[in-house]
Amino acid sequence: MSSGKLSDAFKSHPIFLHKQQPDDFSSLQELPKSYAWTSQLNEYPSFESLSCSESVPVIDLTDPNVVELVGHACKTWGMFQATNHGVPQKLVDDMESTVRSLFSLPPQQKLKAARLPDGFSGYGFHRISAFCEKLMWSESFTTVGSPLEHFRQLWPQDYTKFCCIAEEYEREMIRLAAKLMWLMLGSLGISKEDIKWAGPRGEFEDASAVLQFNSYPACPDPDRTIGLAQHTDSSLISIVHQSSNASGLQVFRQGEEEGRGWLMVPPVPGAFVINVGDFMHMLSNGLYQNVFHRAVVNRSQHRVSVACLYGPPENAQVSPLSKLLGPSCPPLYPPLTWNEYLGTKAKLHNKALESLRLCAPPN
Ligand SMILES: C=C1C[C@]23C[C@@]1(O)CC[C@H]2[C@@]12CCC[C@@](C)(C(=O)O1)[C@H]2[C@@H]3C(=O)O
Ligand SMILES: O=C(O)CCC(=O)C(=O)O
Ligand SMILES: [Fe+2]
Repeated sequence: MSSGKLSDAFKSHPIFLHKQQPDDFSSLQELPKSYAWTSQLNEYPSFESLSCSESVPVIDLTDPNVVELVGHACKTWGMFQATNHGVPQKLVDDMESTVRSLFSLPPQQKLKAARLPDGFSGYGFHRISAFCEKLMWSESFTTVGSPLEHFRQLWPQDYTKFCCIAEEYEREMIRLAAKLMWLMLGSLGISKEDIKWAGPRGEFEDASAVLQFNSYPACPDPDRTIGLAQHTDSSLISIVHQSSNASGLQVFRQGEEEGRGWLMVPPVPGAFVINVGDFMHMLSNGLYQNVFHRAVVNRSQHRVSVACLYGPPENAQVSPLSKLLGPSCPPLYPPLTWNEYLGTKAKLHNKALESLRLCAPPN
């Protein structure tokens, strides 16, 4: 029950949409009814910006106070933008070009790497689509481990070049994720001995990483549809590169009545957006906020993003850290593997965490 390969996570949770594959967006001059959302979109207002203190923190990872800054951002926002992270800009640019070239392939070519209804990797709609009233104006490609097989189907001639870029990018993401993990955990007073599944050197050697490419084509009627519906990530943390040509990522700000709503997270050149995922929320026993976010689309720009969802090792049972527990802080969640959680998420989507909670979080 607890073990299993990540790539088999959805074997018993296939999704069947009324349309299995995205349209050829470039041929659509008007928004088809199937993409026109009626409720949910405008439940809360959208803000382009609020005051300066009310924007997602941008943190320089070489700042002497980085541990405190990261801890504060994870507690208050569940998100921050990281600069000076050490990932070469050329690699990020090459990754973005690869993603653009993938989504610019003819529809028939992309379908050669289609994700199966019970599959993990490949091209298609986002898994979250199964819970949405309408289709989303986007397409996605997911890969866990080497993308070689799928890339060979997509680009029979030059798949090796693209494969090298994706593999190198994933290695860099894994390196950065381990560093971010220790900044976040360090801020809670957690050290290497406190987490068995961090591995013998405490470098999270066996952690899992999923690469998710997202494409949001220009849309003839952007206000009536959504690129990616509101969700939290199932990961420990996610590292997101968003293309600089258009804003689109929005974070949900709780705030007071009038300040509550969707706030744009503008692309900052050279920065990655870091999301606290559901697993980090569980691990920190609720101290860190898993963040609600979504992506909107626009009329003229094709926006892309690359997310690395970083999670615990495949067979690790993750529980709230014992150092953070006490008589007034009982564990909020039971031990769980990433696979088990993805199964729960596949059934309950945004209600998955709540369904697992053992007791109410303290105020
Ligand atoms: C491991 C995974 C988490 C994820 C579903 C997936 O199999 C691959 C990508 C992830 C993603 C990214 C976009 C939003 C989301 C809800 C989705 O549909 O696919 C998340 C899923 C998640 O974090 O639960
Ligand atoms: O496109 C974006 O900016 C958001 C992507 C995202 O939330 C995800 O891949 O989980
Ligand atoms: Fe996300």
